Amino acid sequence: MKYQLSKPDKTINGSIKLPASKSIANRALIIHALSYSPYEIENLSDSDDTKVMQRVLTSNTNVFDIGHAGTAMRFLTAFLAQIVGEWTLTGSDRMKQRPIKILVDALNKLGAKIEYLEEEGFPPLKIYGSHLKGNILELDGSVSSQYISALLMIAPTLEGGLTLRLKNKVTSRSYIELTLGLMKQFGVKSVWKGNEIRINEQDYQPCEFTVEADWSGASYWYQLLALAGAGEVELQHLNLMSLQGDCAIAPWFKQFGIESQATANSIIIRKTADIQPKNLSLNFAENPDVAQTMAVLCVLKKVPFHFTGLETLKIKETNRIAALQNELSKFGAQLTEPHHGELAWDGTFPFEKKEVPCITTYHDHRMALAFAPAALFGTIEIDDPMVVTKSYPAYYDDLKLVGFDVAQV
Ligand SMILES: O=C(O)C1=C[C@@H](OP(=O)(O)O)[C@@H](O)[C@H](O)C1
Ligand SMILES: C=C(OP(=O)(O)O)C(=O)O
Repeated sequence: MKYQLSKPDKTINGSIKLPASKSIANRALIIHALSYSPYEIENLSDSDDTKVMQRVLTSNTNVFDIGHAGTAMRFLTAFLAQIVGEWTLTGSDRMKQRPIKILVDALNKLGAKIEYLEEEGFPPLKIYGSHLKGNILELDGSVSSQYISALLMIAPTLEGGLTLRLKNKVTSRSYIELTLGLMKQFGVKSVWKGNEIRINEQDYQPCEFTVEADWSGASYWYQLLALAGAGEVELQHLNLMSLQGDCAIAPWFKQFGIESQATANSIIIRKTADIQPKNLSLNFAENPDVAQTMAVLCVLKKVPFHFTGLETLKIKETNRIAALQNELSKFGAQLTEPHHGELAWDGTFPFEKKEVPCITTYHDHRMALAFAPAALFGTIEIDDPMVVTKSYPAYYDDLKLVGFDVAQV
């Protein structure tokens, strides 16, 4: 199935209820379970990744298919390893290509027994859960922060607590800070000094909790407004002082004439000037999920760029480096990868631009989310458009609210 998207005029005005952050929700659900909390978590989104986490945590079976949800795969591996029983965790074909050895090795060193059911180092997993003992663990921090977050969340429940010594350049640090920040809200203390994180054995304190709106989802609205001729959008329940690393985009977008104003319950973003940078250098090590947003924006605005810190993009929902190269070539641009973890564009268009580019999404929600705004520059099609349900199920409804035509073709 394909959607055809167009936007007859170039103005965007509206008030949008963003989805709740799946990163916060999936942490809160694990912590909630570990703290035996009697409170409900408020504002859980209906994104696939959050629904699957809820389903597993309330299920009475022991075989779970978590689909495409990286956080669910990694956080549940650690969570189930410390619950007595035999558990099977599997996922989509792509999930079976996303590495998990670093986490499995760490848990096995804590006394867990986790086996691979197919390929060594990858899901599906057979987990024999048991009482785990804390330790000092050395861990490669350069592949995915989700392994670290998974271990940190169970750390207070381990006999003797846990010390993690992180090796190599730590990726997605902001997500580790998010984990520790949420654990703190549930009463758990931690110390992070240099490359070492220490958490003593202690109890989580149940508390009321409401999930914030999603900053990664907000990035598409910043992008839309930067591409639009004029407009103003209220992003409901979004917080400028967020623990989510992706809130770093607010200052980035000033260069594209977008101002962010905090109100009591929302952020209003406004196009105040028709400006753009001559070129753009950005490092995405803290915010890998907004790389697609910025790459599509820059090509459409004809802003040459050099992006770094993209080392992890090849092991996400798809190889996002290759996916961006393929799909932006349909707009005439040739992106290069000067070194591993980099993506660059010299501002030229050596390829012929397709009349109505049809975007392939590669089972990756962020391909559809980041390319849909391109409809402001001419009709586009999106193949397999409902991939967006992974994080932002109401995306097309929200686009319709601000005047997009969305038709099934
Ligand atoms: O912990 C999290 O919620 C996430 C961490 C990041 O992954 P990596 O740590 O694998 O880069 C990010 O890309 C993902 O969307 C969500
Ligand atoms: C990488 C992502 O998710 P995950 O790793 O949790 O599947 C994402 O949402 O962009």
